Amino acid sequence: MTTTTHTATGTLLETAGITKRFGSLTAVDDVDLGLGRGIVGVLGPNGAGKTTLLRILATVLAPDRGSLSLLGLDPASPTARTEVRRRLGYLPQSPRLYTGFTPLEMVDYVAILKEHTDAAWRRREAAAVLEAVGLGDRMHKRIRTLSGGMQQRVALASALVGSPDLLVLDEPATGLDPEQRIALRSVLAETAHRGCVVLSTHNTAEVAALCQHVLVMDRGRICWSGTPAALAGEAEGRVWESDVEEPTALRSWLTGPGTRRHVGTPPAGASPAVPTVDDGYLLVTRLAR
Ligand SMILES: Nc1ncnc2c1ncn2[C@@H]1O[C@H](COP(=O)(O)OP(=O)(O)OP(=O)(O)O)[C@@H](O)[C@H]1O
Repeated sequence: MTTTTHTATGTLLETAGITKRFGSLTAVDDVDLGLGRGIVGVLGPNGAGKTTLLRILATVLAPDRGSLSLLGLDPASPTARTEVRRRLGYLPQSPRLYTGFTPLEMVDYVAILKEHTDAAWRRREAAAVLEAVGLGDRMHKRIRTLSGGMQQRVALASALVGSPDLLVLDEPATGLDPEQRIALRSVLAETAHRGCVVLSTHNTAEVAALCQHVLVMDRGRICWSGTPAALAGEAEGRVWESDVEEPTALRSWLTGPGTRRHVGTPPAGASPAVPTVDDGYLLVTRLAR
């Protein structure tokens, strides 16, 4: 399946047939993407290949096969890779922070790695991204004294430094409280005005709130691609609730005391429920198997 989200504004990220194996396991299998400005969410079950795909897009891991173009450059070439990394922000799944540093020192250090040589600019930029993630009043504390959610925001600020044109975020909302999750939406929307944001998440509500486009991965492949509304629409007429188990359901789950929700082929007389992104996701991942 080829996934294209770009409009006249052009493609910022393109992959053709990228594949990554670990021994006999194919973690990413023949993925074709063409992404432009906006926020793309990657959903998929545990082990689907989301992190591996994002690591490839962040130039941390090279694919075994296929080609990759990031911001019009080929990261297989060392010179182009350096240029891409300057313009790319990456939040790994388990960020490693120097906990003896302050947030300001940490973000400044990431800016140095991106070869920003103007120290005064770096300091202003680090302070600005820390303000943007709500850590303006903590930027001089040692990271080890901050809560888990705050440390996650330091990592997020490190990804945002230098106004990247390509932002790759592995489960960015992990550990954030509801207020910070909402604040994250504004920060990402700002990047998405000028560039491409690719994020992985297990939270379908987040996808509906944040993303213009969704990719569903399963066993290394993109098994579905479209808007959040279209993903919910997949379950139109195929989701219903009852008090009993339903043999025609592909998936059923308890939603409250004695109430079950089902996706699949409703039995005669069942009244369809309003579908959600969750329903569509459960249906397409089930159908992909
Ligand atoms: N470095 C590695 N060495 C060997 N196998 C790996 C490695 N990294 C990932 N895998 C395997 O590749 C597959 C895809 O893993 P990946 O972490 O990309 O999935 P994921 O969709 O991000 O999962 P999760 O939702 O649990 O984070 C899994 O079977 C995993 O065990």
